[in-house]
Amino acid sequence: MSYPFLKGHGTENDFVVLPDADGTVHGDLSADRVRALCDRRAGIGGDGVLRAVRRDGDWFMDYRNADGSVSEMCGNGIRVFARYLHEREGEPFPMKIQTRDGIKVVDRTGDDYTADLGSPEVFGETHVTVMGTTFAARHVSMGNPHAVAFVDNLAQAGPLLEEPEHDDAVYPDGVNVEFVVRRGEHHVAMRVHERGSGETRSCGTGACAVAVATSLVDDAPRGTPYRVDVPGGTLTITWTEDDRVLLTGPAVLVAEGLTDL
Ligand SMILES: N[C@H](CCC[C@H](N)C(=O)O)C(=O)O
Repeated sequence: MSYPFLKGHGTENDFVVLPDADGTVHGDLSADRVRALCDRRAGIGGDGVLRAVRRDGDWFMDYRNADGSVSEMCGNGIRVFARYLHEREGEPFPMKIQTRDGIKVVDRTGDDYTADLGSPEVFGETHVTVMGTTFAARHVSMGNPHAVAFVDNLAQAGPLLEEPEHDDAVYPDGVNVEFVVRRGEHHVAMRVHERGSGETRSCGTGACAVAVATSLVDDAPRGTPYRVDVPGGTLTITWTEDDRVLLTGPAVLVAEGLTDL
């Protein structure tokens, strides 16, 4: 049986979108099916899957990582998901979207989509190890866990970012790890190893965690926009005075079709 799908990305963090309004087309959306959909050779290819499920008159974003694992939140994904809902399901902006980390609001200005990801949780210091080198890192949650390590050179994370070792006591369910360098005033650049997807070209919640950690280091006034360069483009993050993190960036729908996966 063939099912409709779309392909989209936000700063080249790419996703398979599954219209599944009554949640029955893909049943429980098994981890095996997610892995098959995300396979870049035998499948459609993606860093994750965004399944649209109608719930109590709202839309629920059922996000899965490429390895089939579930995550609470996906910042690049929710922008792509919002564009899909607007253009294919007729949802107006601003729109409320249910996620595993609660209801988020997404709005659009021109070609830019802004997701209000709510308040970050800022914990203490931790550490990560990659290529035999241990780096101090800051633990920040955007609904999903992040370890933010400031480095002198992004190449220190290695040619192909292998999964960094982390403290299982701090991150029992794994962690997204961001390596950050300064590029200027309120301007940083990052690489990311995502939990469940490996090194990606971008991570929306990761960019938010990076902006929150950098803002704390800078003791920057709230409301200061941070420019975060990722390998797939640039995101703008604002941590507001009322403790909300706004993620602004593009959302592209690349293709749509049918799949038997
Ligand atoms: N891999 C992440 C979820 C996707 C986050 C990323 N794609 C984003 O745009 O926020 C996790 O397991 O928490």
